[in-house]
Amino acid sequence: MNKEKKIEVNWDEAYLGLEEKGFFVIKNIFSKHTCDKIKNLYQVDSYFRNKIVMERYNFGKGEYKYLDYPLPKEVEKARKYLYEKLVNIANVWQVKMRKEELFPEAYPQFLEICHKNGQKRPTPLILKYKKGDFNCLHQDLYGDIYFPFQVVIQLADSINDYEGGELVLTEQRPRMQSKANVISMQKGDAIVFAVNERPVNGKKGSYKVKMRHGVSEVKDGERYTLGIIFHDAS
Ligand SMILES: O=C(O)CCC(=O)C(=O)O
Ligand SMILES: [Fe+2]
Repeated sequence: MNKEKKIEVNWDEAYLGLEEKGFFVIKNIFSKHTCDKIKNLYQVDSYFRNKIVMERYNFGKGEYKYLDYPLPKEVEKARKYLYEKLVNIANVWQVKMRKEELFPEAYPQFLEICHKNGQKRPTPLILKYKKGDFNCLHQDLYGDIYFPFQVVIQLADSINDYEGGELVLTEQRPRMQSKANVISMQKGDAIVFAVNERPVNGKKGSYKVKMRHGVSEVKDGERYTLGIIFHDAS
């Protein structure tokens, strides 16, 4: 995380954003230096367990690599810090969505639950998009156990490094047409958003809205992001 200046996250504002819209942008969670460092890891195969060429699976166009354990220390630190800030609101969501299981306060305990249930493979990933690449709308569920939030951190500069390539979040509302949010972020910014469903307060209590995310076509240049998913994969 940003060492040059302490990260200032207004968590009350963040919780409100998650409640109202299902997402929240954190400015400058990584310094430019950390973004470059993580981006440059992409070339070093020993950090990764797997590479996916998106076109092969009709996931879109572009590629990504799943990091292996042990994770780079900045990623490990951010994953734990963010989980432990988000766990309370995650549990509020669980109750609102009438789900029985609640998440433990400490991140190592959550990982232990994933691992005991056969979800042992690390899910943080680095994605690389070139001109013409895109990521189809999807969800990142990797087994029965999933934390309701995930994070994407921008590693490239949206002014100097690439054009297009906006993050798109859609929500499928019951008996209504889907709504889209298009988010542009600067290098070092993070977005927290709902992995699957989010509760919305209605007149007769809360109802569930299904969210998906993707990336619009990159028109020029190269776009890199770091995805932090909290549950591991089976
Ligand atoms: O590149 C992006 O902005 C989206 C990445 C993504 O789909 C993910 O991290 O799960
Ligand atoms: Fe994703």
